[in-house]
Amino acid sequence: MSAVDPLQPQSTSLAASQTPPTLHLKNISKTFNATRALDQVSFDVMPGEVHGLLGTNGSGKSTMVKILAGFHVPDQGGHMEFNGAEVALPLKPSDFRRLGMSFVHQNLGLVPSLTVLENLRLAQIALAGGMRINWRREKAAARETLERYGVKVEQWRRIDELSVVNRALLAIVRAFEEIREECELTGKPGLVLLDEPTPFLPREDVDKLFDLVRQIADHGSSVIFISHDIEEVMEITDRVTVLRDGRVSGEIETAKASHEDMVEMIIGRKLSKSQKDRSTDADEKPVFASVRDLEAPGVARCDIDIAKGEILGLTGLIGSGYDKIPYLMFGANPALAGTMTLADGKAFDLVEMSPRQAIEADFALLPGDRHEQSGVASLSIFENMLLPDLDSYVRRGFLRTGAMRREAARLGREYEVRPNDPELSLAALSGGNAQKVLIARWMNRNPVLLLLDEPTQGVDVGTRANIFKALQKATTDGMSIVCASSDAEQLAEICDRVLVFARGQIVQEITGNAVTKDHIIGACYGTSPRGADRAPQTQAGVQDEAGS
Ligand SMILES: Nc1ncnc2c1ncn2[C@@H]1O[C@H](COP(=O)(O)OP(=O)(O)OP(=O)(O)O)[C@@H](O)[C@H]1O
Repeated sequence: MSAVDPLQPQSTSLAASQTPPTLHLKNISKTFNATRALDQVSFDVMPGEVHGLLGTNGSGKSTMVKILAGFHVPDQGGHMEFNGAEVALPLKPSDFRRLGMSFVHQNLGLVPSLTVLENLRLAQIALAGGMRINWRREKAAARETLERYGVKVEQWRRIDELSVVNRALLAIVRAFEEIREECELTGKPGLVLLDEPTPFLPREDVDKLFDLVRQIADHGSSVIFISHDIEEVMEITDRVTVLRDGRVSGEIETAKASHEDMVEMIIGRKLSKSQKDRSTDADEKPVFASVRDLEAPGVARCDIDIAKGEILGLTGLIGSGYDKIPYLMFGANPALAGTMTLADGKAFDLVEMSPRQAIEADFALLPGDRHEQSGVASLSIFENMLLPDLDSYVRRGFLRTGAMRREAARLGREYEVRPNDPELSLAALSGGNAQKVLIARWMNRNPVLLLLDEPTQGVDVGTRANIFKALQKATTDGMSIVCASSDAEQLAEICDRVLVFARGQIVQEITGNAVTKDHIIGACYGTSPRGADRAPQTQAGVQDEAGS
């Protein structure tokens, strides 16, 4: 395929009178060894369109992103046009700027040790080459950019000092800014690709992001939006393309589809929603663990009881402290004060507690940051799944790897890991499939207390439902589960009880029929109808923020 100057369109895919698509992809395929990750994928993204790219875990979305980002070389035979001009594949790093394409990857692509200013102006600073950098000018440009998008961060802060929310917003602003400059120069629409940009963002920040997305689309540029959150997809996209097993399985205008239609297009079947049985009041279940006077950075003194066989949800806005609790209860982060006492009398000082003690007591923790804290990317799936159980696979000094592989394959089937090949390294799996491996690892140990931080982040709707069923079943067998999550829908679906945090304190306890998505969101923003809830578990003298 011969390259032409993308800024000088020479052929159009549509009739001359029609506006060509911003992006036209035809027959894009990608094979990794035995895996056909993409198989003859074709779709168009029109100017000013927000286009959803959806699909189950492992359906090929990230592979497509990586081809568009020039990271993967596609198989022979694919064809790409940008604003009507043919573009040679694989794309070269210099193509993106010239075309007006920019990306926000799942890891955001910021350099943690550099400042906000340096990250924002990285390209311009790099282009300065050996010349002296005019910091005054760069600073003014960065200030103008941040003001344009209403993002309030200090320019001299290092990225690793920023909150997750501000990192995400900064990455998105940088991507938008890259194409804004380019589009002003060329007078042609650009394309921003957002690969699951919202999993860490609370609703108010998602709103901010969506405002930015609309701003970009209103100016004629296009956005590809990848997400497993169907509601967000319904809200922000104009049209979606759905991938299944590497092929396009459908395309639909968002306005013509219902939530259920979208789910069915993605997983290929209707999803029957399991109705959580809340007929047994949480108070009727015996207490399994009592946390008392827990205090830690970002967490004010609080008391939490967890019943046997209960799923207890913890939530709140970002920074409210709820997400710190699972780590404190596992001894992964030390508390400033607090104890945890189990029904059998065993007591833990949460200031001194270590993860080793937690594991000995049959607790398990699934951290939210699965890339850094959960799995070992270079180890195989079977090693990752059975790592905590190695002892039970040693016989006469030998590791029974055959038995480990068989057990890993069984778990892989149960948790729908794709491809279900225990030999593959964790790194070869898609993000959602890697998460399934780690959930299977801990569920398989049958802990007495399972501590979860955002357990289904990046997991597709079908598998989510299966994981919820597995959690539900585990509680009927007596497991107690604490689930910290910002996903109100998930909490409403699985939890018996939800504690809502604000400024490090528990401000509401929601139980029984009040455990609904709207109610949980309302409580997070302090607008929940109070009558439906129990008395809040606030300490004496603490302001009830939810009510004020
Ligand atoms: N570097 C690689 N080596 C081998 N196989 C790979 C590699 N990258 C992806 N795959 C395989 O290609 C398929 C598509 O993966 P991809 O990451 O594109 O899925 P995805 O739709 O982005 O999934 P998720 O929603 O979980 O992020 C999967 O079967 C995956 O295991």
